[in-house]
Amino acid sequence: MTAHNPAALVLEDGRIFRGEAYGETGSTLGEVVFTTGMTGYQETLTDPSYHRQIVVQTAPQIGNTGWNDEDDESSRIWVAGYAVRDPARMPSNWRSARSLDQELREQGIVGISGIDTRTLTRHVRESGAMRGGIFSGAELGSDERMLAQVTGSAEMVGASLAGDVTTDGTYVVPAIGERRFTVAALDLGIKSNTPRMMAARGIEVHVLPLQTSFDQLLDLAPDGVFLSNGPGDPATTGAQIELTKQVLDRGLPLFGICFGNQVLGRALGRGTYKLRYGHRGINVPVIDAQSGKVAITAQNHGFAVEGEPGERFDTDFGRAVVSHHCANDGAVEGLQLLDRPAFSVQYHPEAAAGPHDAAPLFDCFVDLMSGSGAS
Ligand SMILES: NC(=O)CC[C@H](N)C(=O)O
Repeated sequence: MTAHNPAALVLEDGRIFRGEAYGETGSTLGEVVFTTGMTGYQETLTDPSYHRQIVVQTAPQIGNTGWNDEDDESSRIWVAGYAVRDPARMPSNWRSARSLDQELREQGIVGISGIDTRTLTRHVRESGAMRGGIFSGAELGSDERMLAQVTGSAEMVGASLAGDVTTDGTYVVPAIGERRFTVAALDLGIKSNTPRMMAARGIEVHVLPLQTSFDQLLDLAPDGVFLSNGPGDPATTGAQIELTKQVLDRGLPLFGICFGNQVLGRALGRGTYKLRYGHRGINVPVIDAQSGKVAITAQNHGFAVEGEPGERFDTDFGRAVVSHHCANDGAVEGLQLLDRPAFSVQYHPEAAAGPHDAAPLFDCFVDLMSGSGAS
């Protein structure tokens, strides 16, 4: 088949994949990463943690169930660009309101289809996540010109992006049924299902902008504090690390997810580093160091906290442990303080999309707030 609207995905190492324009025609730049989820493309596209990333779907057919009005994880699509193999020509699902292609165009998301996503994924797996660009229409220039744009674009290391995705003002997600607890949730790029999972457990969730001060947080008299997922390099979250230290100092129950795990790790004096290609998918096995049990988890991260499986270490806030690690590569997947009511995981217990193995972590947070937690 000859492409009628040709497009190119250009990697910073000079490799070029040629296909067809998908979604908006134009150009876009970002870090090229792959996700292995076989379902849940709508949740992936609307996850704020993918801000500034060109997402490659390893699942070959994308768009089969169209786009619905229920599954968004935030108010818009956040990916910088979208690369797929074989887009659906005719979506079919009882909830579908329009096609994925139409939604991408409406939201101005530049994509590419018809490329060999398997080869691209293997290349990124071996060479690491790297900067790239998608070019089509008038933006499809000479290889040299496109490559110059890619190599001139911003790196993910050092990128401070949570400010782009955080809420403008505080909003409240009410508890379902009787309100048992109030939680202050710092929005670094929160997904909609996270407050929902808390609300279902009798938690009233106050979702707060990134720059919230400790005093503003205390004004809510929260029973616990939550640190959300989010885009960018955790090394850039200085203010949130300080806030976390104040929360720990006060002894308030604390729970962090993904970016929140990295913020807690840094507050505990650990470094963070960039993984070669990250963990993105909905079937990542994680080992609980204490019980040895494996959970199959939803993940989306490119950075990780330094540490060894099961490692115990001392912090300014007492003893801590690397509570969980990845069965694939041993990367830190969870932290727990032993002398304070605080813990975090690198994966996504809200699991939208994904398996529900980790949902009980929200119950652990409830236990910490009711004073019956393990810490
Ligand atoms: N989903 C997240 O919270 C991602 C955290 C961080 N931006 C990373 O890439 O590791």
